[in-house]
Amino acid sequence: MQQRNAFYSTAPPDAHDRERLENVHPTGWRNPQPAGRYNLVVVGAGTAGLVAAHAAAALGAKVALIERNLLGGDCLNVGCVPSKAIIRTARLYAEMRNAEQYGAQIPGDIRIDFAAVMERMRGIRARISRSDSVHRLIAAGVDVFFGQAYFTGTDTLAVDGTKLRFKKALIATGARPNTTCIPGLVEIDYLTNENIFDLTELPRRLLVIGGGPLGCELAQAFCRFGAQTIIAQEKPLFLPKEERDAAQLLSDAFARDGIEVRLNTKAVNIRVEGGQKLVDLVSDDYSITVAVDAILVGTGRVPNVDSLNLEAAGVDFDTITGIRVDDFLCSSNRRIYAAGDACLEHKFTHTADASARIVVQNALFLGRQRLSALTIPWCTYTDPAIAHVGLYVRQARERDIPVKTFTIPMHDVDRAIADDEEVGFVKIHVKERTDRILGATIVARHAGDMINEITLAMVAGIGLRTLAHVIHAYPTQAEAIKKAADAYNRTRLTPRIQWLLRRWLTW
Ligand SMILES: Cc1cc2nc3c(=O)[nH]c(=O)nc-3n(C[C@H](O)[C@H](O)[C@H](O)COP(=O)(O)OP(=O)(O)OC[C@H]3O[C@@H](n4cnc5c(N)ncnc54)[C@H](O)[C@@H]3O)c2cc1C
Ligand SMILES: NC(=O)c1ccc[n+]([C@@H]2O[C@H](COP(=O)([O-])OP(=O)(O)OC[C@H]3O[C@@H](n4cnc5c(N)ncnc54)[C@H](O)[C@@H]3O)[C@@H](O)[C@H]2O)c1
Repeated sequence: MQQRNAFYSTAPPDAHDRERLENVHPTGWRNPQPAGRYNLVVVGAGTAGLVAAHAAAALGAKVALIERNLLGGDCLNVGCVPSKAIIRTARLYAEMRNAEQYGAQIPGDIRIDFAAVMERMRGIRARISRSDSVHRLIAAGVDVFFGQAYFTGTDTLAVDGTKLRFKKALIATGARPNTTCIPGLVEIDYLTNENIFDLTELPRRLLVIGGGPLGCELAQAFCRFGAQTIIAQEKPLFLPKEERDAAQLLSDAFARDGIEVRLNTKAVNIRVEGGQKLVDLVSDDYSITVAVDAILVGTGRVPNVDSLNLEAAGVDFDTITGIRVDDFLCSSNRRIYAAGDACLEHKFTHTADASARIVVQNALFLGRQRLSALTIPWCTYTDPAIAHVGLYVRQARERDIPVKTFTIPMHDVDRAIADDEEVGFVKIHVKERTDRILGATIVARHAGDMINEITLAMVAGIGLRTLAHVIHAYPTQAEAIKKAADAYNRTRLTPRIQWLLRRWLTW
């Protein structure tokens, strides 16, 4: 029963949302007549589907794209774009409150206009929706169908009573919030990423369940807007995949923000009493009941594999991991591929994009591109942000790869000091006795931008030794990467080389 409640706008869409909807699902849309057998039919028009449809059409393929809801999928409508837009405003409020730290005056009365925050977000979303629009697809020569798609055979599917025939198909149906894990949840009003961006009023007391990227980013933003925020994470640390010291810095930052941090804590039951939501939280050493006005559920995703009638197409799937694909992203039906959240472990927009490009090459042009060949970075846009690429130390050890790590704390980086953004570090792992970069973790205000340099180095086979020769503009926080590379270079100064240098300098 995830429905609208008192917090939501009941008003019709504002001008921003009207612009977005006109781009991503125009009113009065009529599906075209199918144009014979398509080279590629794409199901789902999130990032993966849009990228595949545009790329295939640009290369001359006859393409149909089917979307049951909004073009742009999660990222544009209820994911990356709205979350990053509100995070920016949340950071501004945090900085205003800390103005004195920067030698500035705290503005007298910091009043948070939550409705204005959300309106700005809707404006940004509307603007970005232009690049995902139906008009761009039509201009690219893609046949766009709105409606629920389902397979009717191994090379046919149907939408809105119309049959489409294909040579190749791509399942890019994404994922949705996992809301099955907490007893009582489905009987009450609750928030997920699918409705939280519709809020027009700030909940006074918010419980965020789940300490993955979604829970962490939005808990911090809503706390900074002034909601009394509790975050309950069942694991001992936030972002459990990340390195422990990175996750610890995040816990500390949350506590500084005033978030009530509850680690090792599971939400086990939810009910409504006296108009408030009561949630039982259980940890190893206590159990309590908290009363809140709103609950945001960020407990992971489940792939959209139901309602596709995959059995008729002979496509194997798993309700937890999604469409079963090989390393070439091909399913058990050789005509049908999958990309993005519908099949991938790493559910990010950039992996949806990269996997869609692999499918276009492999499905239409006899390509042999492998998913496993991708080097995938990611970043959680908290403050500080936590970004990672490549192997973690524990993974390298599991593979018997000897690791040496070079760590530069951000408090040793001039620009981080000048910006008062000293929390964090750059940590680069290399294979011992070589400069080959195995992976890196960056905790910094701009970690998401900084990680791209390491990803580039890894993809291009550039070692840490070469990064030491790359001139980094001064002062930038990315200089931390150069400092780590310099630290690596200093290890090359063996006692023998030092002795030789001393001898040389005796003149
Ligand atoms: C709050 C939030 C913040 C995020 N922030 C980031 C971030 O900062 N960076 C990042 O990289 N990633 C982020 N992500 C993840 C990112 O949004 C997803 O990984 C990405 O959108 C996946 O794209 P996709 O194309 O695979 O699926 P989706 O975007 O989910 O698109 C799938 C589409 O398929 C349609 N569909 C499903 N079934 C059918 C059917 N049977 N017929 C027709 N259409 C169908 C759906 O309506 C949907 O539009 C975030 C996610 C959330 C929830
Ligand atoms: N910056 C980004 O790239 C970004 C931001 C937001 C979301 N996303 C994507 O969206 C997806 C969803 O993110 P997510 O954070 O929901 O999923 P997630 O699976 O990463 O994290 C969910 C967390 O919830 C915890 N949990 C589960 N049940 C619980 C319970 N009953 N009580 C307390 N804790 C519980 C789990 O331990 C887990 O750590 C992810 O795939 C992520 O990649 C990405």
